[in-house]
Amino acid sequence: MNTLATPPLAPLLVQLFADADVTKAELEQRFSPEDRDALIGQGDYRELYTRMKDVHLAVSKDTGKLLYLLARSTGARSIIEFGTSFGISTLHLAAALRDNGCGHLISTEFEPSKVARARENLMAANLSHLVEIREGDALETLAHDLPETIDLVLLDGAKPLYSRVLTLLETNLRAGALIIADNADWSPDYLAKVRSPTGGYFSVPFASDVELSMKLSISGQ
Ligand SMILES: C[S@@+](CC[C@H](N)C(=O)[O-])C[C@H]1O[C@@H](n2cnc3c(N)ncnc32)[C@H](O)[C@@H]1O
Repeated sequence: MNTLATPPLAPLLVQLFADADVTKAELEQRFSPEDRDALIGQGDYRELYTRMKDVHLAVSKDTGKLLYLLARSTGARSIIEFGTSFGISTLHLAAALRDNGCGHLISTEFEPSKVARARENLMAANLSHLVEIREGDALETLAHDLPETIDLVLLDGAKPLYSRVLTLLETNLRAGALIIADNADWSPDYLAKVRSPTGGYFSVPFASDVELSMKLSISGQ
């Protein structure tokens, strides 16, 4: 048995994904072309996400399982997440840390009401001791006090910032570290960076709109 498949986390995730389906359906009805532009970088993403503070915008169920699987199979102990929202992806990653024996996850979110909800969910799942949520803009919260070594990164915040956030973390990524970027098709400069043959990553598009990348060693292996 694993933490993901047992109470209290299993029933909590069923409830959270059901809630996420409801808020997603509501969002689709009021999502304008301007909102899409903001998401891909031609508008005010901060204003957009503030307007969407009641929407989960969560990873899919399969992507959640993929996060757990990748963190388990690599024995990750040190994880960074950009974009906490209500904590659905955070719960999957924290479950993997727990099942790996221990570890630390730093997640960041600029919407205070979402930070509060994510903390409640982590408490309910008995996983809060593994997670530090830094409230504020990732460009500031992830610019200091990072773990010496990072094993795994989830990028799931504002798409135009993926490349800049990865740059903040870059020197602390161990060779072989995994970077999972959700909805990466909305971040062309990020894709150019991780797919460049000389960029220091090995990268592949994976599942539905996920880019899975691995940090190479200095020698390029
Ligand atoms: C797609 S949602 C994250 C969903 C979450 N990973 C999950 O699966 O439940 C993106 C979140 O990132 C937050 N966000 C966007 N840009 C941010 C930034 N620059 N700094 C901190 N949080 C940000 C938004 O408020 C939003 O809650």
